[in-house]
Amino acid sequence: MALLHLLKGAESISSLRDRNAAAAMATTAIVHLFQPLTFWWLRSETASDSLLMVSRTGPNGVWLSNADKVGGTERLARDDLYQRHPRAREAIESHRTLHVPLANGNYSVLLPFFNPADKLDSLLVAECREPLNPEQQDGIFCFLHFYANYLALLDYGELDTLTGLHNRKTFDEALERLLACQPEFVGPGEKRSVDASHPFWLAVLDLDYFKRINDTWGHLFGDETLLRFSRMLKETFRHEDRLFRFGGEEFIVLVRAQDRDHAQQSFERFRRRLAATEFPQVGTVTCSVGFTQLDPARPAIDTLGCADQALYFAKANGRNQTCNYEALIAEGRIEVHAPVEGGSGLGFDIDDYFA
Ligand SMILES: Nc1nc2c(ncn2[C@@H]2O[C@H](COP(=O)(O)OP(=O)(O)OP(=O)(O)O)[C@@H](O)[C@H]2O)c(=O)[nH]1
Repeated sequence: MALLHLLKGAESISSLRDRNAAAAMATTAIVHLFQPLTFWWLRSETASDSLLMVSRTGPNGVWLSNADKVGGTERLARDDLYQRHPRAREAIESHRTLHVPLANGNYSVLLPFFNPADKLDSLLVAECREPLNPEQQDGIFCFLHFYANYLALLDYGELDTLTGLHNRKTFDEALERLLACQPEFVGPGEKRSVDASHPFWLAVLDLDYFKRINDTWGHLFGDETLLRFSRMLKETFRHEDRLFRFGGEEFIVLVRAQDRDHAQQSFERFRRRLAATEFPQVGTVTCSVGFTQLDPARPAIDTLGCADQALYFAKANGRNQTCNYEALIAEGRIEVHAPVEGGSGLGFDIDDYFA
């Protein structure tokens, strides 16, 4: 019966494109298989040594990390994990499931799962009344394997092949979700508190004189520059921030910040770091940034248009700077952005729009 439940979970997940819904479904299927008293599901991520807490039991039920919400994810540094579960290191290093007897008669189960390249994919940490039997362990391994393949397929359609950032196709969906900003939760009821008091900010970042890099050094160095730029984005912004390659040498960053100054500081931190970095062969690379506040009352297409208007101003006034749309309006330096008639989606080319 338990295996049938797993199969049903896999069937449901395979029809989904929403990662949060899939993670919720996967959590339910795994938990149903071995009925733990407490449960953590950690997944490793390529860009970080920390582990993403996909889901865990909390005081009010199961909590699900909400990867699509700014501020909705939880990560655990490996050192913290090893401090809280000293045998986790042994389980990972030996590639073995450990059942550690506890003083209360239960077992602490540490189940690592590795991908075909022998890299840690997931670690389950659970307290159970009984050790897992071989059938349960095999069921979990098969399911985690299926889930990893499913995520890889999603990535293939949603990630930019050069930089690994989210591609433009996923951007409008993410923006619509942030504008709607409905917290999503699973399980019997625990709510993760999302700090709704901090607004979202959308920045468009565009490399300066990128054509010159291609023309001088060739497209391979151009591509390498885009790759390094993207890596720096990932390193500089927080895990919760959302990064997209919008197209060509244009990128979008969505952050949550308490006010305009804090948002400006986060974009400026990146811009300054970029300008201070020597790229191999190419030398100094700079970017211009235009940003605006996300306003649920403003259609997504206009939000993007406002940020791009600020970017356009930054480009026309010296480049290598960060400009805020609302500040430029208040200072009378640009006109109020004219809303796009009938435009609710984002199916337009940002460069054509401002040509
Ligand atoms: N190597 C490489 N070049 C790209 C890619 N996508 C777009 N480009 C190039 O990026 C360049 C963008 O040039 P422009 O739009 O003129 O902008 P710019 O030279 O950065 O000038 P400003 O934005 O005004 O500072 C074009 O030469 C494109 O061919 C890519 O994936 N790889």
